[in-house]
Amino acid sequence: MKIFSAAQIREADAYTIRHEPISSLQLMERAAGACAQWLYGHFDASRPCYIFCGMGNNGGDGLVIARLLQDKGYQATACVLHHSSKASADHQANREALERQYPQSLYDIHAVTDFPELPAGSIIVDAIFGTGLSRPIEGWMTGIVHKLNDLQARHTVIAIDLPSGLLADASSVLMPVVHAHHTLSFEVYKLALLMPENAARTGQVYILSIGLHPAYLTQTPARFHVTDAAMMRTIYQPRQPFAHKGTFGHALLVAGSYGKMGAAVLSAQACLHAGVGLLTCHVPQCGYLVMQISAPCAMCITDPQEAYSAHFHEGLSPAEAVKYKTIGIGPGLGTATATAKALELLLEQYQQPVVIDADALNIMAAYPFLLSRIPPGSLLTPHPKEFERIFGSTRNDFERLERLSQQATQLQLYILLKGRYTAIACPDGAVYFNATGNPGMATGGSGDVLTGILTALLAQGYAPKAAVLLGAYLHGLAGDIAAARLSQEAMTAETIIDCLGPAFLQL
Ligand SMILES: NC(=O)C1=CN([C@@H]2O[C@H](COP(=O)(O)OP(=O)(O)OC[C@H]3O[C@@H](n4cnc5c(N)ncnc54)[C@H](OP(=O)(O)O)[C@@H]3O)[C@@H](O)[C@H]2O)[C@@H](O)CC1
Ligand SMILES: Nc1ncnc2c1ncn2[C@@H]1O[C@H](COP(=O)(O)OP(=O)(O)O)[C@@H](O)[C@H]1O
Ligand SMILES: [K+]
Repeated sequence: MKIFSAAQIREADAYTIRHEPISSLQLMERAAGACAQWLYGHFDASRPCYIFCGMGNNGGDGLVIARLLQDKGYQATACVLHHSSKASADHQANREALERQYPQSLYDIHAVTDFPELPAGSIIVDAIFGTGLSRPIEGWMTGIVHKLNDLQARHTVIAIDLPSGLLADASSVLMPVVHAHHTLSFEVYKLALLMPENAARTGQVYILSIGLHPAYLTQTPARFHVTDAAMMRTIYQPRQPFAHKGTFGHALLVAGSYGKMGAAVLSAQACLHAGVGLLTCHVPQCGYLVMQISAPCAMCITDPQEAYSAHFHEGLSPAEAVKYKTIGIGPGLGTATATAKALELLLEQYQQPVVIDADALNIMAAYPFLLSRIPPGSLLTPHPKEFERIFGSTRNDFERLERLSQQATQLQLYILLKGRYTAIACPDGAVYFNATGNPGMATGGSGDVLTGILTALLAQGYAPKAAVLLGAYLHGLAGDIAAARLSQEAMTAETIIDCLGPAFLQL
């Protein structure tokens, strides 16, 4: 699914109105209808509904929602906030429609002192500002936002299209923004809905289709995307009947150190469960038995060092390096100086795309000159702290996203910034957000599992872009299946590996 800017969404609305064709009032009726359907499905008519409406078309949606709720027997009040002396034409038309049918449902607000008393358990619908917000909320409207946010603990708040005050395409940190429990957004994600800095404002996000014209959606280019099941079905390659283990590549995994052999085991098991043909793990002496017992399907090479690895480059003379289709390096590796030196030498000897994670990333942060030595097309998987260590801090998530994308382009790498919506920046400037996954994955070792999956997919011959999009999706999907089976609390990184099978079966 593409992510559109506020300007593109306005164009999509206008295109739909021209080409379907449909009047803008009918399109508003359809958008509000989708929200009303959602509300009927989630709350019964016993709870009073207060719909706070701005003077633009977001407010217009709110006025229609109030009428549709009344039609179904809900007690709905449209509280119109007169922040501007001029209402949009569709707002005005829907105000008149509500006034005609349910005159007692209109309540006008001209100042904070007009704010109504809300009975306990009310539903608050925030239809004040949507994608038309052009500047931060100021003046007495700030007081309204604060009032709504004070009520958030006792009432359910549902934002229409965007929580009011949130800019669709830029950072709104430090700006007054409504805090919603749920956001019902139209047709496509907006960038702001995917940013961690807005998590407390958007709550759970639902994308409701309002039938915007498919020609606009498919033909309009977008830099930002959210990956989905349909995209994965085009990437996934089923196995051919005559395939053998050589078809699926031999991967080398360089991972583990004293006290962190679990990271190596998790990566190895994930790699094996994600379809690698053959796997060799390079581990320090202390990890030999651990690895052979915990991952018997993998082969094991031991480093001369006891507690950490520092000689993994040695088996990689040009003749030997070609046997490995890819290398996954970093989980639990440690950051000893000798390990960093071996990483430098490995990057001199190995020219194909690799997966770089965890301590290999921390080594990059300590020796930034190594970044330019990473083979083009490689996959880097930092979590936000690792990203900051390598690429520096930023003032907000939008600035960080730009930095991420710019670095992926400059270094010609795929960089995955892990999180609720892992952002995958590509060398061509495109960014894909992964929507699978859940907070149950916020547990030690989840990232090691991702490294194993990505290594397996590269080894099987998936192109780096296909591997990174499919790998992130499968990882999150396996996490979702694990949470459904065991709960977010009880699942562990090991259960994510156990659920890779069902995840592949769902593709
Ligand atoms: N046919 C369609 O197009 C469809 C549109 N749809 C819906 O329309 C929404 C977009 O509507 P929109 O473009 O009217 O903008 P909206 O978000 O209501 O805000 C504009 C109003 O806010 C004002 N304003 C802005 N910033 C402000 C500030 N900081 N502080 C104070 N005022 C501020 C601005 O006033 P002005 O800037 O002129 O002073 C104007 O009055 C979209 O999110 C979706 O919900 C759906 O029904 C589907 C069909
Ligand atoms: N709230 C969440 N929603 C979705 N995915 C999450 C969430 N929290 C963590 N994850 C995923 O879990 C993984 C955690 O990786 P990482 O922080 O490197 O863990 P570790 O270092 O313990 O292996 C990432 O892929 C991340 O996207
Ligand atoms: K809103």
